[in-house]
Amino acid sequence: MNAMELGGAHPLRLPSVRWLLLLVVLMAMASATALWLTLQQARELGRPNQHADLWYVASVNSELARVRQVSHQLLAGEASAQELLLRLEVLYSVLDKTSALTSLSDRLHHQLPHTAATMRELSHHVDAWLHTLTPRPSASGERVARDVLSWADGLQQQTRMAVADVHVAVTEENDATRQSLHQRFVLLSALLAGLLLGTAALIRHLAQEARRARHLSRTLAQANQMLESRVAERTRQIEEGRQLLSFILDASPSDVLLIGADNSEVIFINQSLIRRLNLVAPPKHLPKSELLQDPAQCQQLSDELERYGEVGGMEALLGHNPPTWCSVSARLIEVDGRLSHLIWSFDITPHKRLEAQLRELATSDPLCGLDNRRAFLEKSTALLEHCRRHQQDCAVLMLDIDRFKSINDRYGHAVGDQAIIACANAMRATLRDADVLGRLGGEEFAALLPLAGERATRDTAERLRGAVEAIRIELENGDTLSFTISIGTTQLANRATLVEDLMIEADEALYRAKAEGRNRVVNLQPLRPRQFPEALAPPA
Ligand SMILES: Nc1nc2c(ncn2[C@@H]2O[C@H](COP(=O)(O)OP(=O)(O)OP(=O)(O)O)[C@@H](O)[C@H]2O)c(=O)[nH]1
Repeated sequence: MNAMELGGAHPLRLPSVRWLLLLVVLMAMASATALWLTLQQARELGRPNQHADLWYVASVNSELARVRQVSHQLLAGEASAQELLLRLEVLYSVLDKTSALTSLSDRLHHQLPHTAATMRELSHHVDAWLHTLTPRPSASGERVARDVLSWADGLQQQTRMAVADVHVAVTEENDATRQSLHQRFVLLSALLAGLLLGTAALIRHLAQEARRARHLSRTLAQANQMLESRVAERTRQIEEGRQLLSFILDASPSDVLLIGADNSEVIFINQSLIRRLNLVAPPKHLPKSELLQDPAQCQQLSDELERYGEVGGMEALLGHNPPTWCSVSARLIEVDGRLSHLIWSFDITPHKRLEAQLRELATSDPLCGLDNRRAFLEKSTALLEHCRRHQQDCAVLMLDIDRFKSINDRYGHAVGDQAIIACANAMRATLRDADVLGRLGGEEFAALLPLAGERATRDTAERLRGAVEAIRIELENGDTLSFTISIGTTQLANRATLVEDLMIEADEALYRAKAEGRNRVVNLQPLRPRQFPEALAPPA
C-alpha cells in the first residue's frame, strides 16, 4: 500500500470526473436544443391549413370547371343565370381565400410567380363577370356565359398547371422538411447516443471510484486497526516497562531523583529518597538545596552538571533531618524534550564510619588514644610551617617515663599500660587544644607547643612533669603506683628546621635530663641567635 493510495484523493480522478461531467452536460444541452428545434418544426408541420393552398388551388381549378359546365348548360338552356352567378360567387370566394392565405400568397409570389399571376388573372375575370352578371343576371347571363367559355379553356389550362406547380412545390417543401427532420433526427440520435455513452462512462467511472474508495477505505481501516493494535501493544509494553522500572527503582536501596533542570520540578522520585528525606508524599518541586545540606556541595553539583553534564561519586550529606552521608552521582539528560537532572545516591554512612575508624586507627595510638608517630609528625610539620611563616616561636618536647622497665618488671605489662594511659591523659589535660601531643612508641611521647617561647616552654614542661608526678594508680595488690617523666625541650627560634631535627634536639635534651637524674626538664639552647618580632620575642 503506497502513500498515494492511503493519502487523500487520487490526483487524476477529479479532473477526469469534471471532464466527463462537462461532456455529459454539453451533450444534454445539445440534445435539448436539437429536441426543441425538432419539436418546433413538428409544431410547424402540425399547424392547421399547412397544405390548404394545394387544396384551394385545386378547388379553384374544379370550381372553374363547374363555372364552365354551368356556362355550357346556360347556353344550352339547361341552367339559369342565377346558377351561373352562384358558381361564379363560389369561385370568387375560393379565389378570395387563396389570396387571404399568407403561406399560399407568399409561395405564389416568391416561389410560383406564374401561379400567382394565373390566380390574379382569374380573379380579374371573375370579378368582371360578377360585376356584369350581378345587377341583371337574366339579361347578361348568356353574354357572361359566352365570355366565360371563351376564356375558360386557357384559364382552365393555367389553373391545372397551377395545381401541378403547387403540388410540386408542396411536395418539394415536404421533402425538404422530411430531409431536415431526418437530419435533425440523426443529429439528435447521435447526441443522445453520445449523452448515453458519456453518462455510461460517468456512471462506470463513478462506480470504479466508489469501488476504489471502498477498497481504500477497507485497506485504511485495516491499516488503522493494525496500527492501533501495534500502538496499544507498544503502549502496554512501555507501561509494563515503566511499572517494572518504577518497581525496581522503588525497591532499590539507592535514592533516585529526576527533576527538571530549569525549575526542579519532580519528574520521578523513588520511595528510598522519600523515606530518607522524611517526606510523606512525593513533592512537586525539590531543589538541590533541599537535597544537599552543604550549600557549597549543592553549588558544586550544579556547576559540574552544567559544565560536564555529569557528576560521579560525590560524597555529600543528603537531607537535613538528620543528614546522611551519601555518594551522589548525577547526569544531565533529556526527558520528553526538556533538560533534566537525574540524581542518584546511596548511603555511605557505614563506609564513612569505617573510614573514620580506619583513620583513627591509622593516626591514633590504640593504647592511649593520642596521635601516633605518623599523625604527630603530620600535624606538627603543618603547625611548624605555620609558625615559621608567621615568624612565631614554638617548642618541641620529648617526654619519657622514668624507669618504666622496672614498672613492667615489677607489676607486669598491664600495669605498665595503665601507667602509659594515665600519663597520656594527664599530659593531654595539661596542654592546650592547639598543642600537638603524640605517643611515639613505648613510654616515649612528643609534643609541639605553638606560640611558646622559652619561658612558656619551661613552664609548660614543668606543669607536665608535675601532672605526671601527681598521678597515683591504685593497684590490685594494694600498692599505689606513682612515677615520673623526664622532658627535653628545644625551640624553633626562627630557624629553617624540620620537626624531625627539632625532635632530635629535644631528644638530646631528654637524654641529658635522664643523665642528670630524671624527673626534670632540660632545655637545649639553640645554636643560632633568635630574631623574633617584638611581640613574640621570648622573655630575657
Ligand atoms: N607495658 C608496656 N611496656 C612497654 C610498652 N612499650 C615499651 N614498653 C617497655 O618500656 C620499657 C622501656 O624501658 P627502657 O627503654 O629501658 O627505659 P626505662 O626503663 O624507662 O629507663 P629510662 O628511660 O632510662 O628511665 C621496656 O621494658 C619496654 O618493654 C608498652 O606499650 N606497654
